[in-house]
Order: sequence, then C-alpha cells, then structure tokens
Amino acid sequence: MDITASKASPSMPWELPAPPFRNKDDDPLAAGFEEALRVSREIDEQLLEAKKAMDKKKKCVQILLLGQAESGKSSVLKNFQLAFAPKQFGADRLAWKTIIQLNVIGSIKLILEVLQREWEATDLQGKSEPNRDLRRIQLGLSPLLSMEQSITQLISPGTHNYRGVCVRPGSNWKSLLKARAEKPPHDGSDPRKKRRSQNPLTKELDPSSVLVASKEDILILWNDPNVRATLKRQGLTLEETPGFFLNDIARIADVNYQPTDSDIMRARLRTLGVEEHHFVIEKGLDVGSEVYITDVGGSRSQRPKWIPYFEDVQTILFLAPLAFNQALEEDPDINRLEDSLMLWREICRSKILANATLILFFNKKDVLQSTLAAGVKVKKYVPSYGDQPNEMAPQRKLSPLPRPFMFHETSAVVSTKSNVCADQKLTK
Ligand SMILES: Nc1nc2c(ncn2[C@@H]2O[C@H](COP(=O)(O)OP(=O)(O)OP(=O)(O)O)[C@@H](O)[C@H]2O)c(=O)[nH]1
Ligand SMILES: [Mg+2]
Repeated sequence: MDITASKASPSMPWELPAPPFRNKDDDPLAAGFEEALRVSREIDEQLLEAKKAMDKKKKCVQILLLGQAESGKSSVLKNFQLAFAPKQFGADRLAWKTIIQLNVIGSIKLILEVLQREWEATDLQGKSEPNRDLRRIQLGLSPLLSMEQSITQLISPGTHNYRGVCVRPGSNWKSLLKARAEKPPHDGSDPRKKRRSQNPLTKELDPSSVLVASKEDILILWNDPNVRATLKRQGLTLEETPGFFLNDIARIADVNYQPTDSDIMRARLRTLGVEEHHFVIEKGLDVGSEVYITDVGGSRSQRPKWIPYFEDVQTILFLAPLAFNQALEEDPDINRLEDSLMLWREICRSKILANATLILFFNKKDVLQSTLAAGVKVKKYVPSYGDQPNEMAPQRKLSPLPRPFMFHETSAVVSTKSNVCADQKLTK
C-alpha cells in the first residue's frame, strides 16, 4: 500500500483547496452560509439588547417579595401599584372585577359542597328531608359553578388541583379578561378587532348577568340560619377565607358594579411560579423611575422555584402574616407563624442572599388585633412561644454579613397610616 501517495492527495474537506467564489443565487451552499451569518448577527444583537436591559435594570430599584402563601405578597404589589402607578392600577380594574366575581362563586361553591356532604350524611342516616328551598337554590346556582370552571380553565389552564383562582407567570390573564369586555367588530375589516373577537373569553363567559339574576338566591343561601349552623358544625369560618365577599353580595351582584380599590386589595388570586412586574412611577418624588418587583408563589411546593431569582437580588421584602392561630393550607399540621419563622431564618442565613437588604413586614396586623381582641392566646397555638423574650433576632444572629434591616407592621388590605406604601422616597 502506497502511504505517501495517500498522504499527498488530500481527502479531508479542510485539506481541499478553497472553492472558487460562489454566487448565492445559484449555489445553495453560499446561500446557507449567508443565512447562518444573518442568524449569528441577529443572536449577537439580541444578546447585546439583553445585556443593555440587564444593565439598565441593575440601576433600577429591584425588590423580591418572599413569604408563605396568603402572607400578602401580591397584595403588597397591588398596594405599591395603587400608590405609585395609579393609572396602571386603574386600567386593570375590569380584570379584577372578574377575579372578585370568581371569588364570590368560590365561596358559594364551598357552601354548596358543605351542604351536599351534610345532605348525603343525612340521607344515609335516613333522617328528615333536606330543605327543598336550598335544593332549588343549589340547582339554580349550578350555571355559575360551571362558568367559574370554564373561566379558570381559560386564564389558568391545568390548575384544577388548586382551590380558587390561580395565575401562572406569563398567563396574560389581565389582557384576556379585559379584551373580553371590548366590543365585537361591526364589519370584520379591522384585523386587530378580528383578533379580539377570537378571544376565547367571550361575553357568554361573563358571570355579571348570571350573578345579578342569582342575587336573591345567594342572599337567601348566605343568610340562612341552617346554612350558617352547618358551616359552623363543619368548622368552616368562611369570613376568614381569602377572597371572601359574600357580605358585599348586594353591591357586587349589581348591574353597575365597579370594584373599589379596597375590593381589589381583598381579591384573592393565588400566584404560581415567579413573575416579574415592571412599573414606571407616575407620581411623587421618584416620578419616571422604574421599579422591578418579583412576586412568587408562597406555598411549600412553589418555594424551590424561588432559588434562580436569588442571585444579585438587592432587596428582599419578606411578608410574615400575624395569623398565629392558623395552619398552612397545604399542610394543616403546620402553624403559619412557625412556618414563617422557619422560612425567615432560612432567608437570613442564606449565603447567596448575604448582600441583600432585608425588609420584614409583619402583615395582617388587623387580623392579629381582632384575634387578640377575641381572647385567643398565642401560647395555645405556638407552644414554642412559651416564655421566651419577644425579640426579632434571627436576622442579626444568622446573617453571614452585617446588613441593613427594617421592619414594619402592616395591613395590606386596610388603609391606615402604617400601611405598606407610605409615600417615601424609593432609594436604591
Ligand atoms: N385581613 C387582611 N387580609 C389580607 C392582608 N394582606 C393580604 N390579605 C388577604 O389575604 C389573601 C392572600 O393575599 P395574597 O396577597 O394573595 O397572598 P400571597 O402571599 O400573594 O399568596 P400566594 O400567591 O399564594 O403566595 C388575599 O385575599 C388578601 O386580600 C392584611 O393585611 N389583612
Ligand atoms: Mg400571590
């Protein structure tokens, strides 16, 4: 075998002489090369844009909201928006109206489930006939329940395992709900209007008219002494559940209902995953400043999703609800206060968060006040409270580095002077 000959004649592509100049019109290889160059330039530009956006963001105020589920993170976000970007807040009013209506339907659903359980138990025991009026109301309200299911499936598909309405990052729920209220096209010639008309949340899925028509039945259901007694027997204090609006049903089930700021604050929309919100301050000392607030889902299954957002975080706003006699929804064996304390300790001792400023909001101050006024003792629900001195030391004891720390007592739904968005200058 002639090894020298094979060495001399190049057989690998990189050993071949450079091809003559090719015209891209008749040479697919040259055309492919040009396309690859174009894509590469496009990627470079995108990377440059992303870097610019990141540099710009670094100069803005950035806040990461943390805390257990129902601690009030999203409510603080709404408060912030109301105080500093009221136009943007007002523009979302229509979308919040549907969430409030879904909250109302959620409470009705809970009552009907409890009644159904009770009726089934009574049937089994062969006891007296269930209340016919309530049976009729149950049937009459069923269209509302199926409407709730359809709307939640559209704005947050695949969340049927969760009670109530949920929102996933990038779900665009506000635009979806607002678009529904826009008028359908009159002539079909405007493509933008055509797109709107294809929105799946059509008028048929607007609970407003069904709620108005069902107002009397809802009032009868909620004010029925037997219903109240049944709820009590089953240990359900509906008034304490998030998104409770049944005491306002006469106002909400009205044709002209427009949610007030306070209604929007009280509306419950569970956060799933992590979502970043961008605001441009509309008034006050920082007008024109940009703020990024990252909101997270707080239930135990959601917490691993927080970690990628810990890097480079400037400020952590931790919400600790002062609900010492309540348990976590996802684990009824865990006291909310104990869980908050455990989570706060973890945040304080985390090395990756060592440079972040910590702000602690003791939220739901109103709930604490009414619980204490009712004579409920902390010791009974949080045995570890015992006779320890009442000090807020974990951030001092556990922080890897010394750092700024602030705390406030807040109520994210009650408008008071100590409310979460005092008109202060935002400092980076
Ligand atoms: N009474 C009272 N209710 C509050 C307060 N803050 C929030 N809420 C209510 O508590 C419920 C839960 O608040 P959210 O802001 O949705 O809680 P979250 O921390 O975002 O919860 P996840 O999204 O599940 O992590 C809502 O119905 C709020 O209206 C408060 O200070 N007092
Ligand atoms: Mg939330």
